[in-house]
Amino acid sequence: MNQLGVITRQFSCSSAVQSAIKNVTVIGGGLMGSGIAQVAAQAGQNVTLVDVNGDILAKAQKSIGNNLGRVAKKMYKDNPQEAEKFVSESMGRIKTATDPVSGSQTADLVVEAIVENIDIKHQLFQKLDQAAPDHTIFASNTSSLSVNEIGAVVKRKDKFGGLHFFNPVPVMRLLEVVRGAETSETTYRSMMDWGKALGKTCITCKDTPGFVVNRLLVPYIAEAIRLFERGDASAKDIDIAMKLGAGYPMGPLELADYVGLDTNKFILDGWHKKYPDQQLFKPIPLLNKLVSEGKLGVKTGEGFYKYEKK
Ligand SMILES: CCCCCCCCCCCCC[C@H](O)CC(=O)SCCNC(=O)CCNC(=O)[C@H](O)C(C)(C)COP(=O)(O)OP(=O)(O)OC[C@H]1O[C@@H](n2cnc3c(N)ncnc32)[C@H](O)[C@@H]1OP(=O)(O)O
Ligand SMILES: NC(=O)c1ccc[n+]([C@@H]2O[C@H](COP(=O)([O-])OP(=O)(O)OC[C@H]3O[C@@H](n4cnc5c(N)ncnc54)[C@H](O)[C@@H]3O)[C@@H](O)[C@H]2O)c1
Repeated sequence: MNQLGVITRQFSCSSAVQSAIKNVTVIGGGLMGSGIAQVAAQAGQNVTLVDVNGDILAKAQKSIGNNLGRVAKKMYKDNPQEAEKFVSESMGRIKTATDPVSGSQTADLVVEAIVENIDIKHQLFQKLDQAAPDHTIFASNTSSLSVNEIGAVVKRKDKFGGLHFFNPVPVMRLLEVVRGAETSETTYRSMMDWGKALGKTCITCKDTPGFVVNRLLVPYIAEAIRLFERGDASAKDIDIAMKLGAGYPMGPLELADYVGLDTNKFILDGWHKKYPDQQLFKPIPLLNKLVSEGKLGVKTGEGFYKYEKK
């Protein structure tokens, strides 16, 4: 920190650098994992994308191809041949696998982006810890769980940290790099350099609930849903209000649908269990109802709004 109390940018990354990490395994090929695999491949890295079955992986590859096309169109607007080359070369760097153990054999870094459930994350990291090379760094993309708690099951605690990306990954420029209690300086710097090599602006956070962005965003979205649930305003008007009155690109209910209402519920339930006296994290009956009806937002075609199925 300098004399004015402003944090210097010594370790913040905002321009491309070389990263020692060349081989990345991304576990979970859903919304986030497919985006993380895409940006790593775009940056020239060898990527292995792992999920539970081939159908999910095929869907992830299709979505990555489409999104690479959007990026390429912007990068090479007057040169369709270069755009096509960029897409096919980036796609060519992504392999897929259904077994996380064999999928991590050559990884310098494993980024976990599976369901927001600590028991399932523990099972995965326990397996990986026994099988991955000693030098491999493990990181979780968790939105709301404690990085220290997720990493409690691995022996390589010095090589464990948090890499919290934002949705949609190819568009959102921020990466929160989370230092756990035992994350080594070398691991932290490798994670920062890797984020920079991907073109992200990195900020450093301690392992506190929601890190920076979600500590502010979760209460905001939760309050918006309560406002709607009470009938104080329509969903559309709440969203218009925050877009035009606060300048946000999406309103809170649109954003909740975009993130996935199941993910919203995992986060809220987890924090309610951990902090039962905190009013902000109390369960929201409307959210529970929508999730129990399978209305998970954009990904299922309905949440607070209806969407055309892709
Ligand atoms: C519900 C109960 C509440 C309980 C409380 C719990 C709440 C918990 C909520 C927190 C969840 C946390 C989740 C996570 O941990 C953290 C997050 O990720 S938070 C989400 C952060 N993201 C945002 O805030 C997104 C905000 N929105 C936007 O920035 C924009 O709307 C958009 C998504 C970029 C879309 O922009 P639009 O203009 O609307 O649409 P376009 O389609 O025209 O896109 C614009 C521009 O972007 C390009 N683009 C879009 N998507 C992609 C992609 N996937 N890949 C590549 N490119 C993409 C598109 O091509 C356009 O380019 P252009 O044509 O302009 O050149
Ligand atoms: N959705 C968001 O906006 C967002 C943003 C930042 C971080 N996150 C976090 O990223 C993680 C993933 O979220 P998402 O929105 O991509 O979820 P998602 O439901 O879209 O995808 C999760 C994927 O993980 C797969 N999976 C589950 N268990 C697995 C296992 N054991 N091995 C391999 N694959 C497995 C599922 O099949 C699914 O394809 C969560 O921890 C979430 O909190 C989400």
